[in-house]
Amino acid sequence: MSTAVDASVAVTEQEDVENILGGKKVAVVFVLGGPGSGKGTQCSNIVEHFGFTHLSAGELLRTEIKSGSENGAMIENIINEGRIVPSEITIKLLQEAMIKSENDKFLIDGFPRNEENRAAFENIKLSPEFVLFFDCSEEEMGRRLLGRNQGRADDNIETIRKRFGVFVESSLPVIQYYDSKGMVKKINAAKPITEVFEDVKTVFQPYGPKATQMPSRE
Ligand SMILES: Nc1ncnc2c1ncn2[C@@H]1O[C@H](COP(=O)(O)OP(=O)(O)O)[C@@H](O)[C@H]1O
Ligand SMILES: Nc1ccn([C@@H]2O[C@H](COP(=O)(O)OP(=O)(O)O)[C@@H](O)[C@H]2O)c(=O)n1
Ligand SMILES: [Mg+2]
Repeated sequence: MSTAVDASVAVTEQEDVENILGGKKVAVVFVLGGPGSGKGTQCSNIVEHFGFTHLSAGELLRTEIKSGSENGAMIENIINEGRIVPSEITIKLLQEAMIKSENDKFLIDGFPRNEENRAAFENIKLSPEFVLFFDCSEEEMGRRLLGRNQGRADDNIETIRKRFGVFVESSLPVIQYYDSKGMVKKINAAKPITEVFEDVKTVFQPYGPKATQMPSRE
């Protein structure tokens, strides 16, 4: 879909941002966009060029299923229905991964996907530097998902429709919320991979591998 951003969403300031986790200062970029918009693909490129660590919320959840965790069956059911896993599970996996990492710059891909996800992130006193939003039509995203071939149980037409519905209903409002705070960098994701990355590079240039700290938002 073409996603006009609604600026009427109420803005509240997060007052207690520390951006400290496991004793280290961290910088986080949220990478958002509909299913199949190219989040994972572009994150790999960003990692290679700009020294971030890529954390895909969906990938962490899929690993949790495979690990035989007590929540595995529940997570699997939710993913297969295209719904969103309770935030306490996802935020815990993200937190653990950031603490375990030696890096301090993270791309968080596919999170927050709803208001509950967003609140969970605020509750651990973190705030993203900015939000990278891949904008793409449903038609193109659907084509990509059906051709993805990664053996994912949720890449079937029925679940894809549900995931699109959840994206419009629950995830877009989160993107609109950050946009109303001036934090969204929107990328036209309908173009070929290399062209999309050219635009992504422009956004990340100030955060190059040589930079030891993220420049401030101002
Ligand atoms: N710009 C693009 N043009 C065409 N195909 C793409 C593009 N970006 C990604 N793809 C392909 O589309 C599929 C979904 O991409 P992926 O990065 O997994 O998206 P997401 O993580 O947003 O679901 C993959 O098969 C990928 O190779
Ligand atoms: N924050 C998140 C991220 C993913 N998920 C689940 O994991 C599924 C796959 O997420 P993903 O990010 O790997 O999917 P893509 O957008 O990459 O296609 C989602 O459809 C949700 O069911 C979630 O519940 N909460
Ligand atoms: Mg992905």
